Amino acid sequence: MFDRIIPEFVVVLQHKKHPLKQLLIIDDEEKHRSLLARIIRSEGYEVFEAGDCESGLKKLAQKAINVILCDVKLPDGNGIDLVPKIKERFPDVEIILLTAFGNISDSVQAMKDGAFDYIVKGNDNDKIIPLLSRAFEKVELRKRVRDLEKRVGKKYTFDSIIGNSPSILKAIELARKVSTTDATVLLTGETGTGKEVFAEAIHFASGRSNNSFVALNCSAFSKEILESELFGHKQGSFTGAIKDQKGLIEEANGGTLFLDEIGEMPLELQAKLLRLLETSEYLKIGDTKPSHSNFRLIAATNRDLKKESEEQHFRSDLYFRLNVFQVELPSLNSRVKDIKPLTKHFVEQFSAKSNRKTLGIDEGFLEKLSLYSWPGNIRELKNIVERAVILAEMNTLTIDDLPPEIQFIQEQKNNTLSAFSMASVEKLHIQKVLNHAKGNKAEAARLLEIGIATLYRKIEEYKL
Ligand SMILES: Nc1ncnc2c1ncn2[C@@H]1O[C@H](COP(=O)(O)OP(=O)(O)OP(=O)(O)O)[C@@H](O)[C@H]1O
Repeated sequence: MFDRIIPEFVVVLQHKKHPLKQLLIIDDEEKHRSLLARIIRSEGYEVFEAGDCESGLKKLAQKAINVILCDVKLPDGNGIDLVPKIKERFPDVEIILLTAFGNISDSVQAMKDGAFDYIVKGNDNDKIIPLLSRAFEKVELRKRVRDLEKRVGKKYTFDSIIGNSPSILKAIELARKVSTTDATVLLTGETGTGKEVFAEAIHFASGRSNNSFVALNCSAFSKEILESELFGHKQGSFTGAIKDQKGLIEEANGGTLFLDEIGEMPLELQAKLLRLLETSEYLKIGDTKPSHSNFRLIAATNRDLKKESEEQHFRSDLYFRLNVFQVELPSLNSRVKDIKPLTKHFVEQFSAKSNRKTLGIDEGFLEKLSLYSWPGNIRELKNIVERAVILAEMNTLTIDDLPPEIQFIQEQKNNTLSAFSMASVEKLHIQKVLNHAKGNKAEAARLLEIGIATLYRKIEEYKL
């Protein structure tokens, strides 16, 4: 059916490549399918093929497919019925139906179920590539909108940083002061203390706020990928470099580059970064001409970079360059009084997210939270509140909505007496007298000069 159109497609379109665009053709007529696949591949798309509904669904689960060209008549089902099934499991995939002339009304119905469009076999051959291009554009647009929504939703300012304890207020004050300058900032603090939140707040309070805030976690990639992500590369500079790729340094031009977990950056890249900070120039991978970028650097670490540099794990010259202005973020267990406002904030946030009226918070719930040690800091608190909001069956969060380890830790705390407390002296004394009375409680109560009921209560309380 496509014999007539092959030459034009191949000649006109073979130079326009669309890497990373993946398409699936579901069609049982093998000859037509492979012909179609060949035409579309020549456009630069990556094409997968399936001969029936079942293997089509299997391919969909295995590959990151964006668009499907699906025949209506298939050996184990019908393309029209497949549309809602696919849309339910893979809502972002666009489906174009290949329909016979007599089945147009069915295909129109399929569009109501979410199909992108249909093509009449044999008649609409010249429409296929433009239609595919529109379908991929829709996929791309949806992705961009989602990314933007994420970025807009994520925008933190100093006013949205929650906490009233002196240590966090001091950090906010310092960060505010430095935000209006172009100085490099080093944010330190344990994991989950809000270093990225602070980095965003500094960016949005700076003169660069209308330009990009570009964040990269240095611990998330191998040296090679990190280098390419950061500095960018030229086409052909390594296997897989199929086109020139902008690096994040270039993306951050005019804005802010946030390097999280900078202590994890390989030494070789540290040297390149230092050179860039000193000269504002850098070399893309495979390039011989230096590039230039004007960005403000904010770095973050949960390591002791001074110690790391003394032990030669981190370049000391880079450490001095980064440590122009350090802001230390306090751990959550050093500012217990902020747990309440933070919890309230997250309860509001997650109640709204799950379309519930804002849940109340039981005092006991907050009390338990204040006893926990919070190794994961605010991130951990946020996760625990999210879990509690999901689990809550009543309109108020109670102790039952907390994970067992928090309740357990409190029990341990209650039972562990400080060696200097009156209670620990009392416990020890009662134990001694009980031993002296060989376990006879009436005798022990007499010696202690307390009532027998009081002794029983103490035995229970101190787990003697
Ligand atoms: N003061 C705050 N108010 C509200 N939410 C906060 C605050 N600080 C942190 N968070 C939330 O806590 C989570 C952890 O924050 P963030 O990612 O900034 O921590 P981090 O110190 O950069 O962690 P890591 O060192 O693991 O990268 C985020 O989901 C963030 O939204």
